[in-house]
Order: sequence, then structure tokens, then C-alpha cells
Amino acid sequence: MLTMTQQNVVVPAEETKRAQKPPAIPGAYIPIPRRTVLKTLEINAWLDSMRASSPTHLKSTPSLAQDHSSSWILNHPSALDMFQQIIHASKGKQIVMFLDYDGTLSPIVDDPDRAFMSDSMRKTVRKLATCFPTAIVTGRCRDKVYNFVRLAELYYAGSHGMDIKGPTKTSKYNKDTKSEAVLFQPAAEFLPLIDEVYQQLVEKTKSTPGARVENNKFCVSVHFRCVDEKKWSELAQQVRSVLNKYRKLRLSQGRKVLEIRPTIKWDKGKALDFLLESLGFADCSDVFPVYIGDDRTDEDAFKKLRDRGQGLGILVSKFPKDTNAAYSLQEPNEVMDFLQRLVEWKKESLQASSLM
Ligand SMILES: O=P(O)(O)OC[C@H]1O[C@H](O[C@H]2O[C@H](CO)[C@@H](O)[C@H](O)[C@H]2O)[C@H](O)[C@@H](O)[C@@H]1O
Repeated sequence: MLTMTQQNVVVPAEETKRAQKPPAIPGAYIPIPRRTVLKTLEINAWLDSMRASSPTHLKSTPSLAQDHSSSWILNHPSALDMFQQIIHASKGKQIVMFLDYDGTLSPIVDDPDRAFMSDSMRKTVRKLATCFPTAIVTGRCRDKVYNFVRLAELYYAGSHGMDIKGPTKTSKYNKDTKSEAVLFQPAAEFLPLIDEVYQQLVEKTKSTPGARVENNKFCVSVHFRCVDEKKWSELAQQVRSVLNKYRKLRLSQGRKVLEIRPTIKWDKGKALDFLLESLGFADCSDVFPVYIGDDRTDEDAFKKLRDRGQGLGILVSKFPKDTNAAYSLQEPNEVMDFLQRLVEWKKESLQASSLM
């Protein structure tokens, strides 16, 4: 069970109880002010979560890792191996593609400014967008991800879906050039606050070697990929001390990154709903959304698809992870293979129907 300690932090209730219990040795109990206990617990919970974002602990027990891995893959089979079944499930429905960026279209690298997408991946996504409506859904700032992807025919949902923009180039899915281009920013009022917090985080974390703060417009990322693990606690405390002042902001986590964002009820799952609605599939039963992503924030979209009972989620991961996705792919190269197969299948089915 989880309990709220402060507005924007969640720790397990049993840990709170444990921390308040006096120790077994009589007389050895030094009362710790409740606020300090909670602060320590919060930081410990953050640290556990930060460690869990680097799933290498399974490597230390190879046989256990092997068993776990085999049962996980049975529950989340490769989308490449299951390609025919996926196509069969989509029969008679309009496939709509949702693609996360980092770790899905581009490999994870140390420097977030150099997470380039390969030319072959760009070519594949361009072809994909001629076959199916396609959106990029990312934690990144929308402009920044656009500079990486550079395809004007796509929909882009930046800042974890808090900044959505429709295609600037016409395609067969947005032929109506007279209609207003989609632009949706549900957290617009938070812009000055996010700028302020970004500046404070830059200042606060500059003493931690390797820490890096990225302004993603409606949210901020604090990267710890290049921070020595011994310094993670220090970094968590620095971030905590800034976040303490902002009750309208909350923390979530991605791959070696702490993400600070508005408390509004908006996430990648809501963005998926919004985009389907914008595309005219609001209450359609004949739509088949496919969402591919690698990160914790993508789980909101996987869950949304499960709740809608439509389409499917594909998790990109080499390691077993708790997920709402139905299928898996190991890395961006496999994502590219899967997208290419979709394009080939679509072309073949169009050819076949033109011969009828
Ligand atoms: O939703 P996404 O497109 O997956 O964006 C999530 C975060 O991605 C980026 O960080 C991640 O990729 C970096 C480059 O490979 C890597 O260095 C970092 O450790 C990863 O967390 C991006 O820089 C963040 O701002 C996004 O929030």
C-alpha cells in the first residue's frame, strides 16, 4: 500500500511505520523529528527507484535471470515472431502508429543532445507514415525531437504528451488543408514555473559531476546516467530540495533520469486518446493503435490500450520488466525491422486488392 507523505512524493506505508518504531535496545532510541524521517524515507525510495531504472541486478544470479527471462518472453513474445498474429488481429481495422523516441527510434547514448536517429530508421518511418497515420510521443521538448526526426508529415506529442502538434505537411491522413492544424498544450500555464525550476535545478545540481538538466518545455529532466552511483543520493537530495518548494510539480522517472512535471492529469496515455480523437477515431471500433516504447512513462499508453481493448503495446527492452505491453522487441534495430515488415505487408495487401 502506498501513502502520500507530501503532496508530490509517494512511499510505501509499511516503510513509514517501520521508521517510526523505536529500536529493540531499550534506551538506545534517539527520537528523530518526523519530517527528517520522512525526508530520509523519500530519498531512500527515490534511490531504490533510481537503481531499478538500471536493470542489471538480474545478471548477478544467471540461472534465476534465465528462468525469469524465459517466463517473461512467454508472456511478452517478440512482436517479430508474432507478426502474422498481429496482422491477423488488425484485419479490417485502421492501424495507427505511435512511436516513442529515445530507446525506441534511437539507441540510448550518454549525451542526450546526440541521440541521433539513423538515416535508415528515418527512411523507414517516412515510409511507415505513407501507410498509416503516425505520431511520435516523447518526453522530449517537441522542437528538439522534431530536429532529430525531421519528418513534417508526422504528428508530434512532446513533453510527455503535453505539447501536441499535427503534421505541417499534407499527407493522405490530413488532406483537409483548410482545417486548423492541431495544437494542444494542456500545461501552458506552467511554462514560467518550469523555466524557473529549470534554472534552480541547473544551479543546485552543478556541484554533482555528470549531472545534467534538460529543459523539455513543459517538464524538466535531471539526467544521472553519467553520475557516479555513490553520488545519486546527493543528487536526489538536491532535486528534492528544489521540488519541495513547488507543490504543483511532481516527479516521475525514466531511464537514468528524474523527470519533473506538472501535477495535471495528463500523460502519454491521454495523449494517445487525444490523437486518436483528432484523427477521427474517437468512438471507432475499427481502429488498431500500435504503441512502441521503452520507458516507464510509456506504460501509461500501454495501459490505455489495454483499457480501451484496442490495438497493442510493444515494449522495447532487453531485460524482463513489469509492463502492460503485450509484446516485446529488444532494441531499436528490431523496431526498424518490425516497422519495415508493416510497410511491406501494407504494400502487398494494397497490390493484392488492386488485382481483384
Ligand atoms: O519519451 P522518450 O522519447 O523516451 O524520452 C524520455 C527521455 O529521453 C531522453 O533521455 C533518455 O535518452 C538519453 C539519450 O539516449 C539518455 O542519455 C538518457 O539517459 C535517457 O533517459 C531525454 O534526454 C529526456 O529528456 C527524456 O525525458
